[in-house]
Amino acid sequence: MINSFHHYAKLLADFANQSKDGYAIFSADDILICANNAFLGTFNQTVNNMIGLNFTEIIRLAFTEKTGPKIDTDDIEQWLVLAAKERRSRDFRLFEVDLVDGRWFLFSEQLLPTGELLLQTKDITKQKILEQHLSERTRSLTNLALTDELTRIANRRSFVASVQSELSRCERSNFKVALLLLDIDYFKSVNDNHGHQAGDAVLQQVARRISSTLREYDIFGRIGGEEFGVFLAETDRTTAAEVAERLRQLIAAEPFVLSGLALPVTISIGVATGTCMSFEQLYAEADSALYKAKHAGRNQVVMAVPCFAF
Ligand SMILES: Nc1nc2c(ncn2[C@@H]2O[C@H](COP(=O)(O)OP(=O)(O)OP(=O)(O)O)[C@@H](O)[C@H]2O)c(=O)[nH]1
Repeated sequence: MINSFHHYAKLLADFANQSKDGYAIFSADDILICANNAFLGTFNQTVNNMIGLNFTEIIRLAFTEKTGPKIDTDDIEQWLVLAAKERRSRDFRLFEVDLVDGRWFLFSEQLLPTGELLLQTKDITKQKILEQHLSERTRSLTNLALTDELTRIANRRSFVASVQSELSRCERSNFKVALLLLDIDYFKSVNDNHGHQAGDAVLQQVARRISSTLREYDIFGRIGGEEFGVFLAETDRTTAAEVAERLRQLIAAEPFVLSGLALPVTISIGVATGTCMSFEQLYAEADSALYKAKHAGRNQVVMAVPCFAF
């Protein structure tokens, strides 16, 4: 009986020491009483350094030697107070820990009725790297789906979605809003006279010039072809007219330089303003104002007749 107990105890100890998962037991007064190699390895420490230390001493050692868990703090004492509140706060806790050396571990902490704390750690570095790759990929795909490839500004889909979300915010608070539709004049002749590449370059430079002058919270996008949209939240009619005129002048003021060629470019702008309007309403009004600007000779701003006077 005694022989078989020793036999199984040795088997268990051998198993623990060969396991890639870490195992450790802290006493009721939080002293590390036993741990396998894998657990000690997460702290880059040996048995002699760790066994007999309490949790606080282990963390201070890791913090001073910059090994083991990454502890992002300037105030280790404050960190320890917060950690002590969490530790032993529940019968079972599961949490992820990243190490100074870049590895990631899943820690499980189980509080025994007798007060000891059983710790198990599992290396999840590979899963974490995969997770990070996937989320970077998702972010870049989302970005691609929302960005106009040529000008790197919001594409139509993303522009409309952002405007719609701002409109619902404005609707709740009854803000005044403005939609500006900007269209490059005689753009076809740029393509016809200087080639499609020159046309592309003009589109890029127009987008860059306008982006550089807008406020961070204005929404700017390429609606299609040579047409751009600017949405201004919390903006009254007078301000919208001023912004539109400033944008018109910004484009007309200086010719665009393309491989040594100075190309004068102008834009026409239709502006719709109002409160509590749908995107479709705003767009239809701005579009019809833009049409008037084109027919009145181009290179000008036309304000749509407001739906609601203010
Ligand atoms: N280079 C280039 N051209 C484009 C792109 N998208 C649309 N176009 C061109 O833009 C031109 C638009 O021409 P029109 O709709 O006739 O308008 P316009 O010549 O600007 O004349 P107005 O708007 O009436 O002043 C067409 O020749 C399209 O081929 C693009 O991504 N790159």
